Amino acid sequence: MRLDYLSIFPAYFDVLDISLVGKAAINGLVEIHAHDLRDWTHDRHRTVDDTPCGGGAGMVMKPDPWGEAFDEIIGTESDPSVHVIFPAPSGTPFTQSAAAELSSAQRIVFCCGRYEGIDHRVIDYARSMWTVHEVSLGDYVLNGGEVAALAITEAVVRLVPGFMGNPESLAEESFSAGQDGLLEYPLFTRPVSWRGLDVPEVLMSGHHGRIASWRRDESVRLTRERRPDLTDSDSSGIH
Ligand SMILES: N#Cc1c(-c2ccc3ccn(Cc4ccc(CN5CCCC5)cc4)c3c2)n[nH]c1N
Repeated sequence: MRLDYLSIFPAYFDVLDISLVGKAAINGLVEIHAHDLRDWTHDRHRTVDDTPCGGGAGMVMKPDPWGEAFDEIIGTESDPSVHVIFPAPSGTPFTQSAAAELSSAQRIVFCCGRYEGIDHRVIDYARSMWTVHEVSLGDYVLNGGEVAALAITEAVVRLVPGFMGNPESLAEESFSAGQDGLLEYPLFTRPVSWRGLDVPEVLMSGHHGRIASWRRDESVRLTRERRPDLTDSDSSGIH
């Protein structure tokens, strides 16, 4: 899998070198390429933004640098196997199932906007050429797309076959299909007693049936408390 990042702050993606994703890069599982969008500007100030047509606050990212960067990084041929991701506050909420779908992609290009966003014609052009995803991390405001690109990268790459030492652990995670759409149960390890707080006795009983039942009950309790929206989904197993 090749991952490209287009941003006016490409140094954001240096962190990928120290993370597990960096290890995957060393193992040849993924290729990471970060690009400075200003490399495709031609004026002295390396301008990437301009005032919004129709008025309004802030600045909008000009289409020209994006188009020239696309030509060089992706090419000028249409190819639906190339996935181009635009993080945006107006995007579709990014989910574990979206991460799973993207984990089989051979090429992902992250377009990290800043200011108030990117001229919409850039997205329209990309849609005419490649498979485009306009996604949002959640209902809160970030200053640009880089943090979202990092989060999506981690969510996707950890699902790439060969990345996780023990792929079985993926099945027990929150939001994974194997977890019935429930939140993960609370986790404990040694010492059994810590600052007057003890590991629940059932977990020390060695009785696997009771342990499984306790864990399920805790997942149901937590999901009902924190994510009632998940309790109505068909996959949740609780209604
Ligand atoms: N993923 C994700 C994101 C982002 C995100 C992603 C990409 C960019 C590019 C620029 N910004 C800054 C920004 C912030 C607020 C607005 C809204 N407008 C302001 C005045 C009228 C509406 C527009 C842009 C971005 C923010 N924020 N939150 C998420 N979950």
